[in-house]
Amino acid sequence: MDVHKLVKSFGYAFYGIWTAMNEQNMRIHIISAFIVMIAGLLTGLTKMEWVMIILVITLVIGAEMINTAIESVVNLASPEIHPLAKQAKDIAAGAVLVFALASVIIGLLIFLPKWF
Ligand SMILES: Nc1ncnc2c1ncn2[C@@H]1O[C@H](COP(=O)(O)OP(=O)(O)OP(=O)(O)O)[C@@H](O)[C@H]1O
Repeated sequence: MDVHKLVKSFGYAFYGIWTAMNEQNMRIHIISAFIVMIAGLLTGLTKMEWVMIILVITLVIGAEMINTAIESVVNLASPEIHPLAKQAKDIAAGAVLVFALASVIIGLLIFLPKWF
């Protein structure tokens, strides 16, 4: 096993996370995630509820990162206007929205019964 190559790969992946964090949507997801985790700490969640919260947070952030990567590739491959470029970007953005909506529903299912 080439440890040097492995360490470099991790470095590139961390740099990818750092780069994605410069995106405005990504910042919104991260701030939302912090707010949800603080609410979770104040409310008191079971281990299983924390698993669900952490899962949906990472799914939304991961989906946003894949969306950003797709946007970059589309911008590179098709800087000019093209219907397929629009389709790729809109479907990728739609995927993030699907994850985000599901996470809101899961969050409400977890928090609302504890608050009311
Ligand atoms: N090359 C393109 N060809 C056709 N439609 C595009 C292209 N780039 C973006 N669009 C579309 O224009 C609309 C506005 O997109 P958006 O505001 O995200 O701009 P963007 O160019 O994708 O932004 P970014 O600066 O993040 O790349 C979306 O429906 C998107 O799919």
